Amino acid sequence: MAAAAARTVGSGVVLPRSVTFVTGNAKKLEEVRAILGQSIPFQSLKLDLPELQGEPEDISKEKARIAAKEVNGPVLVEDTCLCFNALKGLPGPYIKWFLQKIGHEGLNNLLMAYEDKTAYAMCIFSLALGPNTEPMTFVGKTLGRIVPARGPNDFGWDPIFQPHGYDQTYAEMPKEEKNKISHRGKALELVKLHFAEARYTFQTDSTTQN
Ligand SMILES: O=c1[nH]cnc2c1ncn2[C@@H]1O[C@H](COP(=O)(O)OP(=O)(O)O)[C@@H](O)[C@H]1O
Ligand SMILES: [Mg+2]
Repeated sequence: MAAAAARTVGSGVVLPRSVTFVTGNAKKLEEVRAILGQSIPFQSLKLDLPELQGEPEDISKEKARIAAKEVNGPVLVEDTCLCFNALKGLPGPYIKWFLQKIGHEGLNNLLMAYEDKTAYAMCIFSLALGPNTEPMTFVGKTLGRIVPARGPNDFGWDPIFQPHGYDQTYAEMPKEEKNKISHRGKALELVKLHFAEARYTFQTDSTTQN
């Protein structure tokens, strides 16, 4: 079996292969591809990891640990939360189920009793360099408010999230514009920065891959 662990050689960390971005969500993958471009070598793997409970950062880290074991190599995972300030951060990591069960209208209705419609979208990427290494996390947040749905309905809660300073919902914005200011875009900027600083190299020599 190929070496799964990251090694340190000289001043740099050598990863046994390129990073696997694990997600079961095609729309996320599309955005990650568009945002990362050629900056970080990665491949994707469609794997639905268990939906865990708890604090967002812990959920993301645990996902990375599980994924790194499954893949037996370096992985990147992400978890997205939509947090309503009036509800002290809920639905947060549980937004997927809320969206599935009550839809855009139901999510708006949740805030009916409150004047405060502000919310933030949060993306937490976790990078695990191998199965037994502590994952690192990278958080991106975009502030906005929850509005009645506007725009194409092709990605999650995009139609009901209007970022601060914009007249359009995420769904109404051109993709490139969303990616520039989005929770995912911001988190990935930090991931890119980390890769630039860490200067990982990737082991491609088959003779040393066992
Ligand atoms: O940028 C976004 N815009 C709108 N909806 C999103 C965005 N990112 C994630 N979502 C949705 O929010 C929920 C987040 O849940 P989670 O991060 O567990 O997704 P996943 O399990 O599909 O990968 C899902 O319903 C997902 O489709
Ligand atoms: Mg999920």
